[in-house]
Amino acid sequence: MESSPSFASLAHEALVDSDFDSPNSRRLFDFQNSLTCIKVTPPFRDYPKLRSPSRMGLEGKPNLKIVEGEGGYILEDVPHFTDYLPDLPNFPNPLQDNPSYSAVRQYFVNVDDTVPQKIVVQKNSPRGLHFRRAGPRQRVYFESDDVLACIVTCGGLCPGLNTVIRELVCGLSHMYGVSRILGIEGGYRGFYARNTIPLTPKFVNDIHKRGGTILGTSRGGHDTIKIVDNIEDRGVNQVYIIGGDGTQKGASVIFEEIRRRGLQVAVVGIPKTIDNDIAVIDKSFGFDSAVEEAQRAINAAHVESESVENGIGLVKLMGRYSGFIAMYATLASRDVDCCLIPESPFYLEGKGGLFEYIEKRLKENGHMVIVVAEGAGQDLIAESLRSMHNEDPSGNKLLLDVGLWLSQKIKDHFARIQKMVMNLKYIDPTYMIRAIPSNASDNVYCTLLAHSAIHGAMAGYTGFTVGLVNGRHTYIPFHRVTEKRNRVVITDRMWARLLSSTNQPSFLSAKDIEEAKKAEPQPTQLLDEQKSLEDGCH
Ligand SMILES: Nc1ncnc2c1ncn2[C@@H]1O[C@H](COP(=O)(O)OP(=O)(O)OP(=O)(O)O)[C@@H](O)[C@H]1O
Ligand SMILES: O=P(O)(O)OC[C@H]1O[C@](O)(CO)[C@@H](O)[C@@H]1O
Ligand SMILES: [Mg+2]
Repeated sequence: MESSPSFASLAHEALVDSDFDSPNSRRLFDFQNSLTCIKVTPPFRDYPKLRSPSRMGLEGKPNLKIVEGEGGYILEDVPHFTDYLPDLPNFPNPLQDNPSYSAVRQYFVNVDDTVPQKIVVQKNSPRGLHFRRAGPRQRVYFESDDVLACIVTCGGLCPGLNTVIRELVCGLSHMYGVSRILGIEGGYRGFYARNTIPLTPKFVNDIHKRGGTILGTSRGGHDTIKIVDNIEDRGVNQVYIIGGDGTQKGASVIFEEIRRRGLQVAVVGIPKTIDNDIAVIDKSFGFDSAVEEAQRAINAAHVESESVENGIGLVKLMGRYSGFIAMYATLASRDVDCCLIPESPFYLEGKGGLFEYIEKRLKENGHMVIVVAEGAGQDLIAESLRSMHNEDPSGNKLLLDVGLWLSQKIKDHFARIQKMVMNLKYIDPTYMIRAIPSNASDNVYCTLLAHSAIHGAMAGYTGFTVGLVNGRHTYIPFHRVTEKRNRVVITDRMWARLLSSTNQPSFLSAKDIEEAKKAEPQPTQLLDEQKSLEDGCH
């Protein structure tokens, strides 16, 4: 029987074949442009089928590129210039002449390579969802001299921002010979309200040793039309956007406007979030650095609390909606007796409440350390403070200070019961843990993310976020990382590990646990056992 070509091998042949009228190229582009179904005609019986977005619960996203293969294989592909500019020329990748890479056996990734989202499978599991593997391709859609790239950082700070900027500049320059790179100042509004900064390898040489972002950042100020007008007016054709969930939503609408205008401009997101709340990816850059820095605050709280009678060290860490920093900092430290996160409700008074636990712990140990994520207990504070519902310029909820509130509540409790003395020291290192430079492993991670972004843009991909999925670098469509938010799953083993390491009560009734289990997505949807996905709207 005649074997049928795979989608990827057709894609490969089409990519390396600048003759877009070749039968394979034409079939591929027909396939890519057909958004309802693929024509399955002999001899292409095994040709992967395009899956209807409505069958995947993705109505209203008509531009998705979803490819079905054998055994329940699904590739959720990212856009490519040729989806809307089919006649673009392509060129050999200049990396093949780069002496640094000459010894690499297989430097270009195989166009068939994809990465599964779920790697724990059973014998009869369907192969499931895959993302396109990141990396350099044999053919590129830009000549080096024609590239005008720009880089922008948006949202809050995170360790590693400067490393990503540095590696984008150095990677573009050293790997692809790109010499025109602009920094956009002060976040999205910098596109239309500020001057640009020319970036060179010399200029960015040392910046990875500094915290923050040399470009500045901001919240709010996303005006899609003004931004894209500015991109068009300046002749920018590669836009690298570093930021969190809000930033990636902004990048997605910029990409849609660019596609609507038919521009050959690559829009690439590099996900940044100290809270580790971005969906799909294994872990965000800077997270490990932040957890490491949090240890210093926890150590200080421990030393302070140990040194006085019935000492309590209370540390507030970041985590607006997701308590990953608090959870990992607690697990790493081993000195923490109680960790409070937004995902796990708690209460103060009565049996099984926080006050009862604090009294018990002080009696047993003479001191204790509490770590609280800034988003924890917001409902309790709102009840007692009659809060105003404020938002920042990006529409994120402004939180009430749980650290100060909890300190006061604990002090009031001990003053009221008059059973024992208590000394509480409150440490708020929230901004300190994100304003630091990234640690060694985050620096390497940032480098690889930046390189993946560059390879994808040069290869003509656009409208995607780079991200690590099961330890492999991938290209992920924007909507996948913006529609949901990662949260700690309190019915999973990782949270149980934390509870057993601190010995704190779970603060949950049997009914709460049942409800939490029902509310969590099925395990097949999870990337790993520590993450949950929640609707990402603010
Ligand atoms: N839905 C959206 N559409 C377009 N732009 C958006 C959207 N949401 C947020 N933005 C823009 O993205 C930028 C950053 O958003 P935001 O302040 O929420 O930070 P973030 O990227 O989520 O990072 P952080 O992890 O610090 O929260 C802002 O300039 C904001 O205007
Ligand atoms: O004060 P800013 O800069 O708005 O940032 C605070 C927020 O940024 C984050 O670090 C990331 O979203 C949150 O943890 C925190 O609530
Ligand atoms: Mg955000």
